[in-house]
Amino acid sequence: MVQPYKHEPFTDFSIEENRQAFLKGIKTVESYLGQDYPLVIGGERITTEDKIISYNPSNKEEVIGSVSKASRDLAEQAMQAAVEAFKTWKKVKAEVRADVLFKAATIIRRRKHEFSALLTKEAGKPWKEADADTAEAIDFLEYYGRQMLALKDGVPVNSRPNEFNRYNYIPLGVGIIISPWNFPLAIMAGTTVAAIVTGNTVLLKPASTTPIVAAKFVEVMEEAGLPKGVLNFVPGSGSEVGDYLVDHKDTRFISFTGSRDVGLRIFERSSKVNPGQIWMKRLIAEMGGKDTIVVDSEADLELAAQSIVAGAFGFSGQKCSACSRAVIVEDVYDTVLNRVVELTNQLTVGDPTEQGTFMGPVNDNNAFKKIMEYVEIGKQEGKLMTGGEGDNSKGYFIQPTVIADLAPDSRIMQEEIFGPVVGFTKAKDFTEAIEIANNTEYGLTGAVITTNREHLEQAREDFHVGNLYFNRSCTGAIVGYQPFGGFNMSGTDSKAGGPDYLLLHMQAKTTSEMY
Ligand SMILES: NC(=O)c1ccc[n+]([C@@H]2O[C@H](COP(=O)([O-])OP(=O)(O)OC[C@H]3O[C@@H](n4cnc5c(N)ncnc54)[C@H](O)[C@@H]3O)[C@@H](O)[C@H]2O)c1
Ligand SMILES: N[C@@H](CCC=O)C(=O)O
Repeated sequence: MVQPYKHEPFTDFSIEENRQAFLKGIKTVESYLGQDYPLVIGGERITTEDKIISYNPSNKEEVIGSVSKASRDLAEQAMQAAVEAFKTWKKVKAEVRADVLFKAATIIRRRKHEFSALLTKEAGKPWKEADADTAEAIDFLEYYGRQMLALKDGVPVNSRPNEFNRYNYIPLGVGIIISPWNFPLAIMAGTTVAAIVTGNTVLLKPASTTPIVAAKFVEVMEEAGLPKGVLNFVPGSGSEVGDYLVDHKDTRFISFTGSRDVGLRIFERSSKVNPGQIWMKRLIAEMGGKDTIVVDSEADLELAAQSIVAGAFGFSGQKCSACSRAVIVEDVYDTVLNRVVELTNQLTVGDPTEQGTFMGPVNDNNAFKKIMEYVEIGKQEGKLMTGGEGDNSKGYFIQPTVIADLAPDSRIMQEEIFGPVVGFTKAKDFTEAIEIANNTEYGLTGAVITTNREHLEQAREDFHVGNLYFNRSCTGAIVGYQPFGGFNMSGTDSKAGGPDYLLLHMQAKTTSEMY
């Protein structure tokens, strides 16, 4: 009997034993830095000359490891392995598939601090953020395993005399999993196992800056007993391997998490029916955000400032859910802004392997350059209150940056920056604040800080985001508690970690028998 789902608790690092366990995790990771990882196709390990090298974003001299890089020929080989494995995996009982996930959760839990330490090294995540990423990966495994058990017999439908009707869910086929670097364990693992537990086989193409944690995850799934060919590991270039697999006639569905632009490209390409293709591809696309915290005049202003700082600068603002806009009712604008600046000035920026570091580096030099360009735009469009400096001499560090007095339609208030930059805009009242919050093309997360019940109810109806939070920050959804996904250009609102998510990976079949 499987116990009810509960989310994996976060680690309390003020406890010495936990602190030592994390330090041991760092030592374990350091013992295997620089190793080379193969592609995995039909269970076979394939090493190529062409490599993707993964560097530590805090110290660009440090190589985390390298992975072999799939060419189109190897991607084709992986596709055929997945097509073949689907013939048997789709018939494996749901209980057995779920057990693989439960076992993988146990293995990752056992090696929790090693995985978190790897995220610290490869993705630049501070301890707390890395711990949350690993916990979320465990949650996805535990939650989707249980969801599959709940769905395995379908849903009851009515029958008439002499008739027996059944309504069941069956898998789709081969899925392409394309994951981002910012939750390189949780989102990569969650999207992969949701597809697998529902009876599909997959090709996993991880983000190119964080392939090592994905390679380690593939090893875990093998150790947990996943048969050959169900999960094929094909790191490669988005434009080469990504396009090839998205276009492929045998691709049945694509589960993409990443930027708006790449998501739209996949949306367009996947809608084209290619020669030999006998279905319309299904697309799950979770894309970017431009997320707002609204602060009302009747509000706990300390809570407001703390929520803005946590949402804007946690993991250097590199979350699709990050608070990149603060819209404040004018009576309290100066108070909230000044307190946010004070709190921001207390944050520590540096090497995330140090326990006390609040903010580590940004992802790579491209991210560094893009964010610094936005800082310059911000200086033109508004008033730089604090931060604005970057240093990419050793790693890619940017100071947490607050830009005030922005027009609601300024670029800083409209475009996803994906870095530690938050823009402030003033609203004349709460209704105008919600209008401003809604005036982007995205609709992912948002938060409202108010003590006014009517305003909360107004926001519940009018604030058009997939994940809306009251009197807290707008990041940190928990699997099974706050299903996650957004509206408009934030994607297909798939609600990862929610009760409907697995259904996106299946198709319903009705059978009606007369007797
Ligand atoms: N909504 C969500 O749940 C969610 C979660 C995390 C990140 N994000 C978004 O992801 C973005 C950051 O991640 P990123 O920089 O890795 O995004 P990205 O779009 O640059 O890359 C995402 C993935 O797509 C691949 N890719 C690139 N070109 C491709 C192509 N032509 N065909 C197929 N695959 C291709 C990349 O290699 C990577 O694996 C942000 O916009 C963020 O908001 C959204
Ligand atoms: N699910 C995460 C965000 C994922 C995107 O980057 C959160 O809720 O903060």
